[in-house]
Amino acid sequence: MIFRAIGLMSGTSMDGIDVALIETDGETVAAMGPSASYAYAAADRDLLRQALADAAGMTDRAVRPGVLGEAELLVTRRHAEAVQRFLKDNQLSPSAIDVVGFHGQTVWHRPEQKLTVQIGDGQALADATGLRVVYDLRAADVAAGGQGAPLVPVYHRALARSLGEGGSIAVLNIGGVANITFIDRETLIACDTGPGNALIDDLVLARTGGRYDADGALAARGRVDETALTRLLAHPYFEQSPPKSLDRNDFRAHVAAHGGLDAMSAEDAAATLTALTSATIARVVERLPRAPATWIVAGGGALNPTLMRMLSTRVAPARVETAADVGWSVEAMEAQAFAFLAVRALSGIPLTFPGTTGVAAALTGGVVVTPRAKAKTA
Ligand SMILES: Nc1ncnc2c1ncn2[C@@H]1O[C@H](COP(=O)(O)OP(=O)(O)OP(=O)(O)O)[C@@H](O)[C@H]1O
Ligand SMILES: CC(=O)N[C@H]1[C@@H]2OC[C@@H](O2)[C@@H](O)[C@@H]1O[C@H](C)C(=O)O
Repeated sequence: MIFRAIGLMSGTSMDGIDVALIETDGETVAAMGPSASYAYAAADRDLLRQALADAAGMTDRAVRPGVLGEAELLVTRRHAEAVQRFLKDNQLSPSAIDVVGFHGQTVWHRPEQKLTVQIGDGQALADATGLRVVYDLRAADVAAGGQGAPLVPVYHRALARSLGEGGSIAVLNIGGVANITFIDRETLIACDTGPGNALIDDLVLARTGGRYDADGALAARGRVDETALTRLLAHPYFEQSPPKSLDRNDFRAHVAAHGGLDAMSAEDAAATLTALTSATIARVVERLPRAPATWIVAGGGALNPTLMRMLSTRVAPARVETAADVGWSVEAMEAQAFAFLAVRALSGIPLTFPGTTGVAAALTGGVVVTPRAKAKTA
């Protein structure tokens, strides 16, 4: 059965909420519908940043320390608004939608402690939108000993099948954190590779007050500090084989201690961090059965030409394309993936696999909720 599913993603960049509609049976993608991105206001982003800080050290996923309770209300409200705007902008009636996949906002990720925390109230979103919602898609995997991330590989595989190409491909998402899916016929291997844009974003915010290195212009003017890069690459994470996953802020202390960025110009620091992202992505190739022949890149990092140039150099002679080059979406891919995952969850088919999260056996996940009837007012 084909479902019309909306996926919602608020990623580690905390720039906004991505919304996408797809038609799918959870195995193949019958159609890609419209997509949109609704930016958070500056005050929203500040609250989310504070929520990540207050979540650090959490041991119980049900507790809401510091501003987390307030941030959860905000996340839920902004997602409800995003769905309502998306339906209106695309002249869709709620009755045309079968399910919503709601990722929420990750505030703390410690899979080795069987802990991953996404804030966002799925039942409240269902009530506010009148739509069936699937949420908390990482928890079952982590409870079963998996990494709980990345979750998008099963969607990448569905897309890759539609390309009908032979040969191995890597689908790369460069968001705040970067993650890779290696696909070669039935082989599916995935992991977070290391930093994506988050360290660059944090640097740009601290040095210029900007949100990101637009078009990689700052990094393009700088020089990579190879000595600093070598020190940064010595982090043990980059030696580990997949599966493995990261919290947004996992390298913050490492960079502060070993990056020497404070002594560099903003340009050189941006160039060095951009090189770190590309080098850590390329290094994963050593941990794969073979080097991917083609790389297909999605996420905001695909819009950074300096990063894409550095990556192409490091993985040469492989072909590096953007998701848009092959008819997919650079910006909506993750939101589409959560629509796809929601449909799979409804059918009880696996979201995660030993090769993607390290879970012992393929596993489904997610919590399904339907809107509660509104209380009658007299
Ligand atoms: N034109 C651009 N030039 C350079 N960088 C860009 C551009 N557009 C977006 N980015 C980068 O992409 C980031 C947003 O990427 P994206 O939306 O894929 O992240 P996310 O989904 O929040 O993260 P994650 O995948 O880790 O959850 C921005 O914070 C910025 O660093
Ligand atoms: C814990 C968590 O939210 N992880 C995110 C994050 O952002 C990118 C990378 O790290 C990836 O592992 C994951 O998101 C994508 C959507 C995923 O699960 O596939």
